[in-house]
Amino acid sequence: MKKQENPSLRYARYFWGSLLGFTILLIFDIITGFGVTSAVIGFLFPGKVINLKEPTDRPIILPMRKEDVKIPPTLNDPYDDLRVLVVGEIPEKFKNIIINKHHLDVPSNPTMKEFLNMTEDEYISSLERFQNRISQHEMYPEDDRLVQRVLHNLATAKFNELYEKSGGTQFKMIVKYENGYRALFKPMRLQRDQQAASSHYYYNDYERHNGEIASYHLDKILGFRRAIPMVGRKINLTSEMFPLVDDELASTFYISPSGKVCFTGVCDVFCDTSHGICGDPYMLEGSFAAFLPRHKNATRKVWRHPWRRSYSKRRNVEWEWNDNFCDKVKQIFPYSEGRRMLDLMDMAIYDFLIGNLDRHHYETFKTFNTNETFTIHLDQGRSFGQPFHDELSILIPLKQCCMVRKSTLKTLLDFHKGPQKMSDALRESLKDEPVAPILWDPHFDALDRRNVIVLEHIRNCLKVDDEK
Ligand SMILES: Nc1ncnc2c1ncn2[C@@H]1O[C@H](COP(=O)(O)OP(=O)(O)OP(=O)(O)O)[C@@H](O)[C@H]1O
Ligand SMILES: [Mn+2]
Repeated sequence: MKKQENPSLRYARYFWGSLLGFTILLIFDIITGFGVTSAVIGFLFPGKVINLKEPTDRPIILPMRKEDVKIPPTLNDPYDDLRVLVVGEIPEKFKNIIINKHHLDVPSNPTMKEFLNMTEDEYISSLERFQNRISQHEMYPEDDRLVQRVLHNLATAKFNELYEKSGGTQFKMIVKYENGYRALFKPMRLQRDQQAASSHYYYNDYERHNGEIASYHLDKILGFRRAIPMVGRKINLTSEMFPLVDDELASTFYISPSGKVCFTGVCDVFCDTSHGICGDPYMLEGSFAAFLPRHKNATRKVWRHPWRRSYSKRRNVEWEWNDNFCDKVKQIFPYSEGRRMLDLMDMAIYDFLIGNLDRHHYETFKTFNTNETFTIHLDQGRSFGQPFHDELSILIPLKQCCMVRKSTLKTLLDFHKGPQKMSDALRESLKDEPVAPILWDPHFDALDRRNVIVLEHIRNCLKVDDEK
């Protein structure tokens, strides 16, 4: 007689069988990139930002056609045709291209403290003071002493607790200090003169702590003041880090064959011994970012960048084939009004100068109850990787929209004219960095060269308009 199977056993078999089948399908979907998984998640959670990065070797279709590549004729061109526009009145026909609106040309620019009617205890740390003083239109004011104090503390104060920050593709750590400070730490992975391999996709590349530092300084020099203050520091893995991390992170520490103290971290993608993070032999350099405020009124909104890259060889994004893409974007709120579009143009110029292709999302503060607030320049880890290559596709937003703040254009022209070139200004700003030198020399030449390329793009916009 056939043995009767216990029904609960049968159900268990069905259950595990289906689970296994579903898992195999899921893995298949993710590997092949059909995108069913992300579509389902997107359908179920429409408001949620889904950041499905695919750290696999997938080609990106770059949108550059031959005729787009107009490399500037010469570094010696004074660009007088553009200069007259920033010193004088902008002719009517160019008023849609050169926009006479500085980011502080606003009726009011409250700080978080003012906007939220916060009372400030006189004993709070400089970091909290800095956080309370972030305003609707910039991260910190011009010629600011407080930021200097914050950076000094980040670079010297004693640590209290260190833990790995989950999420993202690469190891990063939240650092708590004895003085109540907090920072976001990204470790050094590459030497200053190690270039991003041109045959790698940029998102497979390590982030650069020195890129973060240099980018903060450049943002300040360009007068944007939208980046998070950032400083370099060396940390002793044996005496400063190991005793302060939790058991899980501590268990990933090891001594490398060459006698260096290393750890892998416990993140998803790059956290194994072939990607170990090592000291020299036990001192590890990193970037320390001032922590953004954490109170419930300082939350941030995450936006998909309209010109984000597709991260997939099967999916093509519209800006890659539609040169009129900007007209569409301009009709959509919040790009249809206020400062946002101009901020994106500044961001494209900034990213082009630092060589950052990784601007998939950007964030703004919700605090001020309006989208009329600055875009935070956050996550410049994939910058300053290729000093000999100028990635023109980063400038596509500028090329397709043909608009730029007059103040930004003036800054670029002033640096181009000299006597202080953009490279000189950055060199000057970086010279007292605790882990200086921050950049490999060729990056400075790249900056001045790229500045001309931006100017040439703007000149092209004016020409096209003239021909109409
Ligand atoms: N200084 C900071 N203070 C508070 N939160 C921060 C700070 N810097 C970054 N974050 C938060 O941590 C997240 C990850 O930061 P970041 O993008 O720099 O790391 P990442 O490793 O490059 O991540 P990803 O791989 O997603 O690009 C950000 O989205 C941001 O919300
Ligand atoms: Mn990143």
